[in-house]
Amino acid sequence: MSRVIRMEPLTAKAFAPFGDVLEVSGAPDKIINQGLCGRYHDRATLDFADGRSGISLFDAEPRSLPMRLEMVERHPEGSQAFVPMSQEPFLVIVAPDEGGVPGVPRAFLTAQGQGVNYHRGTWHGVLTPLAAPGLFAVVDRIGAGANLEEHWFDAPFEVTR
Ligand SMILES: NC(=O)N[C@@H](O)C(=O)O
Ligand code: NI
Repeated sequence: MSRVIRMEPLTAKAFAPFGDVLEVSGAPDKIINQGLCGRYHDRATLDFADGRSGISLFDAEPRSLPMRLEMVERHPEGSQAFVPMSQEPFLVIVAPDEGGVPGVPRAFLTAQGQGVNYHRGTWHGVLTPLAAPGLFAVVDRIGAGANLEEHWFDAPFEVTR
């Protein structure tokens, strides 16, 4: 099996098994604020067990390509959304669950302004900006107990354009 993962453009359709894509696409669901704002309403499903939702800010170091992928993680107790606070594209890595362990990962490159919301329990790579500033608002579960499961691959993958 090839250990090379080529990036794909992020689309809502391709990402649907893993989560929601946050983007201003098509006509807004509502026009608000005296006609001066389009509201793209309720575009991601938040899902938290035994806790509450919170908003945190992440300031992450940019990575360079090709990138060595050694690990993915998942949050069994909650979804996790990453909303970029810059217009820089970032790398989104996900993997299907195959009996409790991740299958072959997929790598998506966001377009400017796209964010993602990982569904609860989705295997994903950690936040991976590709250019500074790596500033993101993160909506995820705030609560007690472990909400992080890591899987370290037997051999690394190489993520490339
Ligand atoms: N650990 C943490 O807060 N961040 C990760 O979950 C991540 O997906 O980056
Ligand atoms: Ni995470």
